[in-house]
Amino acid sequence: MGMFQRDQQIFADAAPLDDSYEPEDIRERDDELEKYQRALQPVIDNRPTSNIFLYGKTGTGKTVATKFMLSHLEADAATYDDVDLSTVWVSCENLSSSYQVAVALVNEIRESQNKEKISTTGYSQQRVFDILYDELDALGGTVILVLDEIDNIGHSDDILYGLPRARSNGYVDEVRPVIIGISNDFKFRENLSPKVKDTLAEKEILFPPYDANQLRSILKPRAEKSFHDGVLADEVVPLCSAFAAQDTGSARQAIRLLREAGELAQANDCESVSEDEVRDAQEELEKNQLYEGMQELTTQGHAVLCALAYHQSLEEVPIRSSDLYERYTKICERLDADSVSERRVRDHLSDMNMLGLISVYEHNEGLSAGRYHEYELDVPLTAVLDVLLSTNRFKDLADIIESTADDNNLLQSDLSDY
Ligand SMILES: Nc1ncnc2c1ncn2[C@@H]1O[C@H](COP(=O)(O)OP(=O)(O)OP(=O)(O)O)[C@@H](O)[C@H]1O
Repeated sequence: MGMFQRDQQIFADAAPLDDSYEPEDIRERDDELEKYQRALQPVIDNRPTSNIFLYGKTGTGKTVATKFMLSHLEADAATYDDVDLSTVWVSCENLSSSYQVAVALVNEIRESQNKEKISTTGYSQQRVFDILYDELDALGGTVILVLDEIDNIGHSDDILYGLPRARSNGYVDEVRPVIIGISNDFKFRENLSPKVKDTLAEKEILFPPYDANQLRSILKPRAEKSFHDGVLADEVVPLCSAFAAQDTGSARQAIRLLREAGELAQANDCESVSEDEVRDAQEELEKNQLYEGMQELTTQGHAVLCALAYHQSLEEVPIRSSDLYERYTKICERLDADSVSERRVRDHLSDMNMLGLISVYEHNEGLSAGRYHEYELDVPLTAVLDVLLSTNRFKDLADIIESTADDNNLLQSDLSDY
């Protein structure tokens, strides 16, 4: 028997559990889709269309709803001779400025016409905007520009000011650009300059997190398609929905959990997927989340984490921020890295607390000692050391902490918890 064999028992078709899968219908979003439809109706009526801004946390259906609406809009627009519609979709995930977004839009348009792309550097911002206006004018009609994850451009929001005004400012005359901005960062919307906020957020649609019932309804058709009949125990879909609803309210999380539970059942040669696999999958995903959270910290974040791991290995926790700060500065000296203020270190600690990596205890000892915080790791020391050992700059320090922890017999018991 080979090491890999095609599974015949659990999955009938795993595609509906894939992130790129496009469902036949969008569930539990009737109000949002109705608003969306109203906002896009002027395209069909050849009336000026407002820009639209969608916001809501990750996994709440903003992208899938937009794809769904635009595919209907494109199909319906094609039935009217006098409606000229194009859509351009750019994910701004790795784009940090208006300049980069403008280049990406130009190249997306050029690529769809098999034209040569422009270089991503070397132009002035105005020049790139001019090229973009020319490309848009050549398309003509209504051009919907979807800017997914638009928050990545931060304060560099000139494009969001320039594009909606391109027609009134005489930069284009054949085209009506409409922007659909999508973001899961609520602060981005707050921080937009007032002139941008006015035009970009003309029509706003909020996508709230899903509750357990809604997630159940989203998961059900996917579960039916993905698994063989009778493989899923009745409680599996409700449990995946409940876990995801309690945590983030994200449909993506619920779908991942269901897939992971199926994969665990498959790996264990089970004939069915039960509550146990869901619970194990949830544990596994939580662990991965923490791991990713730690890996994605900045060098300063890693230095703070390293200082806390050091005190943890000596069983000197919970530790006050002033003592932790002292160790942190020593670590920075050793790494030949700049150190930041104690206040900034506290900000890093507070971020790590939000990620579930550390615990913070607040003490208020009245006038004599004042208010202070103490910290300790909320994840196993071994997990922190794994991450630091895999980070070149911290490897040597992590080695030392590991042997200290080992001398104190901390790692064995720690490992068994993990
Ligand atoms: N209402 C829904 N009906 C069916 N599937 C849904 C629904 N909402 C979300 N999904 C599915 O959940 C997953 C995540 O949805 P989507 O990518 O649209 O979220 P998002 O809000 O755009 O998240 P992000 O901000 O992280 O990009 C996708 O696989 C999508 O198909």
